[in-house]
Amino acid sequence: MAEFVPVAPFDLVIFGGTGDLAQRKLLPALFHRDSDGQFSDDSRIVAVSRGEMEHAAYVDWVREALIGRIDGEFDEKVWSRFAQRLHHVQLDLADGDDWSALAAPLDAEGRRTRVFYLATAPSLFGTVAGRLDAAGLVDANARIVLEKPVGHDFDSARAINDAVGAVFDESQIYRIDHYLGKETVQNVLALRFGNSLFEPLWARGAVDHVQITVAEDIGVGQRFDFYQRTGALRDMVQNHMLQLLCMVAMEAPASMHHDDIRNEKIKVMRALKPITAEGVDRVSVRGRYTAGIVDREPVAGYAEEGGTRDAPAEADTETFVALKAEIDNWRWNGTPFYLRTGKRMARKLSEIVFQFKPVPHSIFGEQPLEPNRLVLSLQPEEGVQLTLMTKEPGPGGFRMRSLPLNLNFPDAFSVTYPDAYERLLMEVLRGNPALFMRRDEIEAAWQWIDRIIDSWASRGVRTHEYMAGSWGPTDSFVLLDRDGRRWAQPI
Ligand SMILES: NC(=O)C1=CN([C@@H]2O[C@H](COP(=O)(O)OP(=O)(O)OC[C@H]3O[C@@H](n4cnc5c(N)ncnc54)[C@H](OP(=O)(O)O)[C@@H]3O)[C@@H](O)[C@H]2O)C=CC1
Ligand SMILES: O=C1O[C@H](COP(=O)(O)O)[C@@H](O)[C@H](O)[C@H]1O
Repeated sequence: MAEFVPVAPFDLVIFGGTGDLAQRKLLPALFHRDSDGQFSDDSRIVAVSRGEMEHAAYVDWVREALIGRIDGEFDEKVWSRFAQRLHHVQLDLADGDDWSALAAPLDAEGRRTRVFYLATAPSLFGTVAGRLDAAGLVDANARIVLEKPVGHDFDSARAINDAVGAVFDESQIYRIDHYLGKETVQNVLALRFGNSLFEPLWARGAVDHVQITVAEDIGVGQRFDFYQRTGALRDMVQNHMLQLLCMVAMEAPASMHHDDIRNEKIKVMRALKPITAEGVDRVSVRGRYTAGIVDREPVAGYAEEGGTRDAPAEADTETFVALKAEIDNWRWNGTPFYLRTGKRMARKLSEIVFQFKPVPHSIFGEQPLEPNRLVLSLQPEEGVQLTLMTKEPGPGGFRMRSLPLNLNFPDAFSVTYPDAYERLLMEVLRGNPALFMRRDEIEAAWQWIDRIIDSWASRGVRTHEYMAGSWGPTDSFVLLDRDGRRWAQPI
């Protein structure tokens, strides 16, 4: 039975508290934690946005946002407690507005933990930190949460980190990557370092290669303008996929202390072989979806989704990317990590596949033997699967079959899994930054990504079309085929 430990009283200020993220993720996450009794009566949630909103109108808006988004029945008793916490403050963060209205709902005596959650455009991060400081709202116990993306490239990320770092100590800064809040990602630590079985095999000697796939069935939809400026490499690889790669490739941290884990992750990031213009064609593939069928429904292509909106000049934005990443260190030298992510793919699927090497010699004659495979499934199902060669039961010959050993988390544990945002918000309120990215991680990731973007530009690497509902462009299969390998998921 899960135990829900309450957090200390807090004031949580959400800049962008009327936005899509607040509506779909943050407010439902907070409501769930409140319903499990983790918040004190005097804890508050303060939303900031430019729109004029009476208190009652904001409360109604939140209620609408929650109904239908929270798990189970809408509990009116929890709602009346939650509604008491809500405040709305009208401020234009980009303007020189008077910030005194923001101080009003906050505890002036320092009894409550103060958290500033920046669910706004990253271009506002530095300004907001500076204004908070000028308004005297930052003390040693305050924390600031930065939503992704932190910047658009290395230079902008560094400028944001400098501006926020001028006001907040690094220990007070929580840079979110919601993948680090996912149950299976946490379980990578448990699997690797809570069992003696895997660690000796977790290296180039036994592992042929690793595949990390984050496939989505949704398109860019309403976020076309954002995507047009961003693309899949910046949106998904710079953060989520590199974090997954670090979690599975890092050395054993000395403890679960946040800096022990982050110190190991940054070593992986720094050991990533740069993808240069010279080899970019052979180790990367960009794709863009065209119209197709997803989940038996016809869907539009990326270009049609943009409609008549003004598109920036660099219109060849990728909605899919596949990469061959190499880690130049003792453990992984010669063992490639193939990364692939895309929108409008055949189905939603995130998994990490460890493909082990074949046996050195078969005693079973002509019978094909499939090398072992360890699959860490992130979504939609969460679990771990290990395929083993076994003998088919029965008389009359010795027939070999590959069978999976399955650990399916929902079957094994009878608890509801909190959404990643629930876990991450609670970690911020508890003051544990282990599941958040440190400044050096973000900057090292951008350096590696910028190099790829520069290489694409200098070699004029264009996107390849793939049909919505497929597993990506043909070239992404060629990427592995060239190395005599194939993706774990079918074409
Ligand atoms: N939506 C998502 O699923 C995810 C979003 N993110 C990131 O989170 C951030 C917010 O995203 P999202 O919620 O989708 O964006 P939205 O455009 O839906 O919401 C933006 C919010 O910020 C407020 N806002 C914008 N400009 C100002 C300003 N100058 N002063 C005060 N408030 C302002 C808006 O209110 P108003 O217009 O009334 O001022 C609104 O509340 C983005 O950086 C995005 O990349 C990250 C991961 C996932
Ligand atoms: O950060 C982002 O993540 C989502 C995918 O998150 P998931 O938890 O549903 O896997 C992605 O759709 C979005 O483009 C990106 O900004």
